[in-house]
Amino acid sequence: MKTSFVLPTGIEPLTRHPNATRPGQKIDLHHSMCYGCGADAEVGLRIAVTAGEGLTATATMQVENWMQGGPGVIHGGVLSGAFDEVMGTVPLLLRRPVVTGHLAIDYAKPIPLGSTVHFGCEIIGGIGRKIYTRSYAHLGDPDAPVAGAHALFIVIDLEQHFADYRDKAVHPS
Ligand SMILES: CCCCCCCC/C=C\CCCCCCCC(=O)SCCNC(=O)CCNC(=O)[C@H](O)C(C)(C)COP(=O)(O)OP(=O)(O)OC[C@H]1O[C@@H](n2cnc3c(N)ncnc32)[C@H](O)[C@@H]1OP(=O)(O)O
Repeated sequence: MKTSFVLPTGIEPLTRHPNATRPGQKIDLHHSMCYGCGADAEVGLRIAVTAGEGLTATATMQVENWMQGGPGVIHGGVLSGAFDEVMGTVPLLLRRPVVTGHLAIDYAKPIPLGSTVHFGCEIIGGIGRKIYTRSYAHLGDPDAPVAGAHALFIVIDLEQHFADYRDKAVHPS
């Protein structure tokens, strides 16, 4: 798939944390009000990410009518959010909390409403606090991707990063 995302030189391999979610199990360490994965979010993508071998994962998302952009197809921003969620979850296999620094999406085919989008994702490696990932999406045939993505995530200190915002957090009612 065509992309203009350029990986820097000097990326080093990273190692799965010994206590990481085991292959085949859902990576489930986030909160229930998250737009990307939360079951209690008022509006959300409700993406479930499953750990794979090594630093890989898979995920699925149902394309619902509210996600419409062009007539009958998913909005590009929704798909972008889905890639952000999937790729942002995989660094949990390193047991390192991250936020997105840079996200690049390659849209190859329209994705119809009513589809199930399947995602594959892997961590490419890292440089210091920077973690590079890639992902692709298909509608059932992994050899026929409909979109791809790359992202740079930055490792954060979770408490410090959200310290000024926690009083605005919403909780399940
Ligand atoms: C949604 C909630 C997420 C919660 C996470 C909880 C833990 C995980 C749990 C469960 C996972 C769930 C899955 C979530 C998935 C969704 C993730 C999102 O959507 S996150 C929201 C969007 N992203 C932001 O809001 C970041 C806003 N930006 C910032 O806060 C800062 O800019 C930050 C932390 C990214 C970097 O700031 P600095 O001051 O700590 O560090 P500096 O020095 O600026 O950057 C570090 C290195 O990264 C490079 N860098 C930073 N941004 C870059 C960019 N856009 N392009 C290229 N390089 C960049 C810099 O050049 C620097 O590189 P050199 O070390 O000098 O080599």
